[in-house]
Amino acid sequence: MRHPLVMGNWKLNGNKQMTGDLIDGLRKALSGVDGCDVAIAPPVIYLDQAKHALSGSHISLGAQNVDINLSGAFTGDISAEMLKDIGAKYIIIGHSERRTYHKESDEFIAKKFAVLKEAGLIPVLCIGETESENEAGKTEEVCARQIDAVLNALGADAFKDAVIAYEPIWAIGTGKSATPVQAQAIHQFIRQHIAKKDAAIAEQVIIQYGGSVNDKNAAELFTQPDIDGALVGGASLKADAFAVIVNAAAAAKNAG
Ligand SMILES: O=C(CO)COP(=O)(O)O
Repeated sequence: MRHPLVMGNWKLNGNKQMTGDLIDGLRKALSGVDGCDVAIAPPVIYLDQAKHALSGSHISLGAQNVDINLSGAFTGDISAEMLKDIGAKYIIIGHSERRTYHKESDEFIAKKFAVLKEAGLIPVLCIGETESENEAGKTEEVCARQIDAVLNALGADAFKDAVIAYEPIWAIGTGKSATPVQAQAIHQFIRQHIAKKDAAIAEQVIIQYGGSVNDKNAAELFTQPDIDGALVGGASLKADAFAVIVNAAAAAKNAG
């Protein structure tokens, strides 16, 4: 059975003080949780501080991006080896904010997936459709295309021990989450799409939901069989709300 993963994506938020305070709060709120993997992805400049603050806890460290190059003349970039060196485990790639603001293509994101696997890190591959694509009935087509970029370049094996986050763009930061039934339908589609290449790989891949997940709607989302935790933005900046979400995932797992 799959272990859910609840991961906080802090995006471009926080400072030294907040990093320390939030991690303190999370350690207290999450000390007894069992049955759910937990990770946080602070801004890269706070990763080292976060790593030390998390030491001895079961909360893993994540990062929000990686470059495709390992070293050399690439000003401003951060390599997979550097993220590994600092102790990060789960690395978000293909977030819609990077696809939009940094013009990252499906193929470019597949290269990031490859460098992370090569370094022994866990890619958290974000996929999802825009509101207009959703209204045009293109959700499955968009998700399949985004997954196929990795499947075609690296094969289904690449998804062993990897994470996919289905994040409909219209649900991110809007307060308008997908309904549990809507999300389940797409999660099932994603799993079946990978199963066409390799059923065993599809069965074990973690598929998180992301997009306005909060302490009120998380429990119902996690009752769905193909929703394996969440990638959380805004609500991951509050220890109490994030802890409610983690506990809901653990409770759903322990009930199922
Ligand atoms: O983009 C997200 C996580 O990566 C979701 O953000 P919100 O939870 O703020 O909607």
